[in-house]
Amino acid sequence: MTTAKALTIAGSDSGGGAGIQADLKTFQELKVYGMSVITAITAQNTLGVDGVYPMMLEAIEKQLECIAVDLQPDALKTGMLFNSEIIELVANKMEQYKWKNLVVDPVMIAKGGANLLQQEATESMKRKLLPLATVLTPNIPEAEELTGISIRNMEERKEAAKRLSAMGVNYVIIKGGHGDEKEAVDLLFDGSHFSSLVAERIPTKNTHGTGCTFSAAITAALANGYSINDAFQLGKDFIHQAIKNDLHIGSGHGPTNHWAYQESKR
Ligand SMILES: Nc1ncnc2c1ncn2[C@@H]1O[C@H](COP(=O)(O)OP(=O)(O)OP(=O)(O)O)[C@@H](O)[C@H]1O
Ligand SMILES: Cc1ncc(COP(=O)(O)O)c(N)n1
Repeated sequence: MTTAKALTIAGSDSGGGAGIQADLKTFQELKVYGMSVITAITAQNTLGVDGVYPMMLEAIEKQLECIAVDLQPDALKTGMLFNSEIIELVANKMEQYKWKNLVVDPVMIAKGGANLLQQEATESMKRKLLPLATVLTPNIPEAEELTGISIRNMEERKEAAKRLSAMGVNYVIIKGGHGDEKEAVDLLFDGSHFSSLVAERIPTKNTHGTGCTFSAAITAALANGYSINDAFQLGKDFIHQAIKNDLHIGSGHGPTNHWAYQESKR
């Protein structure tokens, strides 16, 4: 029985709630062997981001090469990529290695407001990375930035999903955490049909790293051979338990509970 392997290509969150730390915790909880390529170091906690230090391109390239020669991922995700140079390096390496099952979480702004993607990098992400993505998981502000349309209702979410699909993404999931509905509604578009997953919106400020955790759970599911619909369901279930079972850590936007899903299965 082979062990599924998943790779996260993302930033480091010293606070442990988002970035590669959230991704590796999620992979582990879903019994997938997790590996990481660090794109940037951030000094952050639940109150916000105090420093962003992008890695040298050579350091990112070497990390990717070491994975490619020995540890082929069954699925992988991108999180914080920060600038065009890093996006283009990652996209070029993805094409060279022919890695499949890429989940792109288009991280742009941290919950506390810090920029995690330089404004000029949006075009590189659209042109170079989105065509390689199996799944794209924007939140509503990220979908607005990538499509240039404002999203105030479900119809506009559907229009944004169609436009993102037309950029070459196989499956688009527009997350509903930033929505104003009574429930947290996530919308999946497969290029022709829409489906959605709905859960109670939990009244909490402790949602640091929810998008990272959600996309990491989907990545782990794809690494384990799940269909996109089953991976979407697993991601939703995982993050819902993670938010619902609050750890009350830190005095700002606290992290989610990465072991809650497995505990809920017992
Ligand atoms: N308060 C909440 N209650 C229930 N589910 C939530 C809540 N907030 C977010 N979610 C769910 O969490 C997942 C991530 O969505 P969200 O919109 O928070 O992503 P995000 O903004 O990219 O997260 P982050 O930027 O913190 O990484 C989605 O499945 C969403 O429905
Ligand atoms: C390294 C890193 N990657 C992603 C996020 C987004 O998480 P959030 O939107 O919850 O701040 C973050 N804060 N830090």
